[in-house]
Amino acid sequence: MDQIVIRGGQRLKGRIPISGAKNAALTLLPCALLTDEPLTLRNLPRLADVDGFGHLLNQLGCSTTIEGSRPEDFGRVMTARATTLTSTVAPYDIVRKMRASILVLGPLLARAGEATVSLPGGCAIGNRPIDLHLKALEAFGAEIELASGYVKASAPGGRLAGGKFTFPVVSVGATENAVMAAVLAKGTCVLENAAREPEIVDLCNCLVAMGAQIDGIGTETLTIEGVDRLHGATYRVMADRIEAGSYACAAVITRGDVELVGAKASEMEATLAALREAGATVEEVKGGIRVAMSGRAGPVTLSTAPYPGFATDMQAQFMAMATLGTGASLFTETIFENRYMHVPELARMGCDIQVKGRTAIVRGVDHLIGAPVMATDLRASMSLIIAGLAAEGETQVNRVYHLDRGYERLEEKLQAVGADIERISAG
Ligand SMILES: CC(=O)N[C@H]1[C@@H](OP(=O)(O)OP(=O)(O)OC[C@H]2O[C@@H](n3ccc(=O)[nH]c3=O)[C@H](O)[C@@H]2O)O[C@H](CO)[C@@H](O)[C@@H]1O
Ligand SMILES: C=C(OP(=O)(O)O)C(=O)O
Repeated sequence: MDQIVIRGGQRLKGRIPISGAKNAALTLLPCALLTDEPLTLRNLPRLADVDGFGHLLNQLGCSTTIEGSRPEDFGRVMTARATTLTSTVAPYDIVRKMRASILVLGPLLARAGEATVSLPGGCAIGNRPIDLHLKALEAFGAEIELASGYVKASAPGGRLAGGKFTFPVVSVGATENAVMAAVLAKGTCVLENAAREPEIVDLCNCLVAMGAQIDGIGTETLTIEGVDRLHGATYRVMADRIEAGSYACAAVITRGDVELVGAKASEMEATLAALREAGATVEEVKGGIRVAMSGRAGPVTLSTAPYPGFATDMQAQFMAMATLGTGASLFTETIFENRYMHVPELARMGCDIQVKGRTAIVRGVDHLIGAPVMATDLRASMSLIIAGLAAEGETQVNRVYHLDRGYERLEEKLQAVGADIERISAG
């Protein structure tokens, strides 16, 4: 299995191109199921999860073609076309590898009036139930059965009637599924306490470009007036605010100076505020964001929350950054019950972190020492890369497939700004 090897201590300096957002791509791809016309997505990141989603679409009868992509380019253009659906079943083998596969449930139900999707199960960061996805669809008129590990959903008469659902807790995925189901409903669908993440705004904007009628985009109340059909569209995937934030943490821990090319400050205010709290210089520049740091990071107090709060997907990276900071930083993880899996691995590099339930106290140390490490999820893996970039000696990060789910050509991007990092292929 591939390994990433880092010899720490290089200051990052230069421009880092930010790719299309994984979490936007994974909700824009299933939109192709909603129409018999082609949906072309530009700036689609080259990631294992995006490839996996392409395979799932193919399984359902939706063709996918990549156009005009050169190996040296970041991002791709993909056209997905579901002229006729050949299946409405998302099997266990695919869903278990990629939780976001659950996002075909809403579109299949809307287009075909039925869908059978394997339950995704839990993962390293928590239980991650899908009860809210199902309750929202039921509120819109779906009939749902659970059997043999599968969700079987149908719309009486072939089309959802419409209705209203108030989320008891904010869920990104459930909001996405519900919106995609609602756009072809017979009546009006209202979602209250909906997630407001920029990726949901991206989803809604793409659906509107396809002919959907959605009011309240970017707010916690979404009103969707169902239409009879959607048409094709060409849509550019937004920049990855989590990737950008991750490289910002890498710049701070190495006392570097980087420009995150393509990142949008308005979509990552909480991350930028946290960087400033740590003492970084953060400024919007033409076409991106500059992040620079001259000394050790100061302590931060961060609590994860739904957007516009501080993203849970940034928690591990800030924690890595704080390990070499001054003073004590306090983290509270409120979204996922098991998202401190990076702590024991960071401890192997010499960090001082104490976890108590949902909180973690990080006491900054003077230096970290490279070590062989591995993580069980994507952002935890990135936190080890960040720590490795500043550690003395060599860090070998194993289980690289987690990083390949969410960071497009990570080692190339970091090499280009001065990091001593390489991928050792298992062959
Ligand atoms: C592909 C994608 O976009 N993934 C993101 C998405 O995951 P995902 O959509 O799975 O996360 P949710 O926003 O749904 O989860 C938020 C919380 O709600 C709970 N919950 C969720 C659904 C449900 O039916 N019942 C329920 O109880 C979850 O267990 C969790 O505690 O948002 C998360 C929170 O910002 C991010 O960490 C993930 O990177
Ligand atoms: C948790 C994440 O992704 P997923 O929901 O795809 O597991 C993430 O992007 O950090």
